[in-house]
Amino acid sequence: MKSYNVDQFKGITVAMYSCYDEKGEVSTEAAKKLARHYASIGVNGLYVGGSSGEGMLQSVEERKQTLEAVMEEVGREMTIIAHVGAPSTRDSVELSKHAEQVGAHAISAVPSIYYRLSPQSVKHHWQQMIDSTSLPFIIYHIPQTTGFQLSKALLTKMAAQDKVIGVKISAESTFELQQFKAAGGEDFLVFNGPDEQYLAGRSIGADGGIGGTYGVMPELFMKIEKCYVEGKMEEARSWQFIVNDLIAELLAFPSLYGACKAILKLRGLDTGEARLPFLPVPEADMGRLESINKKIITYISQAQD
Ligand SMILES: CC(=O)N[C@@H]([C@@H](O)[C@H](O)[C@H](O)CO)[C@@H](O)CC(=O)C(=O)O
Repeated sequence: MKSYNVDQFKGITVAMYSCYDEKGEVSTEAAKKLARHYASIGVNGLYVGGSSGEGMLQSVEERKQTLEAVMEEVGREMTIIAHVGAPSTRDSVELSKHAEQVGAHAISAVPSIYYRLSPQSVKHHWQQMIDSTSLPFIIYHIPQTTGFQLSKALLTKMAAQDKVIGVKISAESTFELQQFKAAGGEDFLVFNGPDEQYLAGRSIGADGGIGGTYGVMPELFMKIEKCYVEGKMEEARSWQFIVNDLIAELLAFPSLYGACKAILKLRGLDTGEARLPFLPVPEADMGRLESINKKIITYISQAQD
């Protein structure tokens, strides 16, 4: 049994989008406003500085500022997971210590990126972060971007440590998800990463999900979760299908992050543009984006009926 309260991490965790001002600088004001919005609709947790949060495109200082803003605003109401992974172990450890100082509930990290690393190097990289704080640690497995294929053997070794409470799996294999859950044991948390497979992931063993597109429609993922918990599988499935059609439309823009941030802006939650190389929504596509936004809003109100 893990000595940490793992239940607080279950359910829906929004992978928060980056928050910038009109000049492209980190905006703590926008981060607070966005975090407050999620708290006000009952989202369980936030994942800060991950893929959707563009942590890899930000300096260590910018990442600290964002996390501090989120902690100040909602740290006492929501479960906050700080993504601290960076290419260098040194920066990752600095971010880990900072996350503990400001009161984050857990840290999480991808393997170091760019270099092709041995499993021993990745293990050592993660271990330095784990040993630098008393916070629980969540592995972030996203091989399509990092190039690192986490093996069941390494996962099992990592999960044997009390501090390693879970893995966020953004790979699309639900088989792998199930195998990692079995390897980690009952109180080892597995988070579904591909939002398109939330229900599939839950059905095969995930304890909850961490996702980027949740950010523009958390209510719909909360609805799927509710239906699933209540055993209403047909209803859960029809909501997942609705969500998937919306995601397919969002994925058709030059950048998913750019499209989601533009939707937030339409709703008065201005988080600035995604940082380059992610492209903004072309002016010519704004009409299409507005109609997707309207569709999402309609579904949200239906989900709440
Ligand atoms: C590659 C990527 O960004 N994957 C997303 C998904 O939420 C993804 O945006 C969604 O499933 C749409 O394909 C998450 O798994 C990543 C995530 O939660 C994060 O932002 O850290």
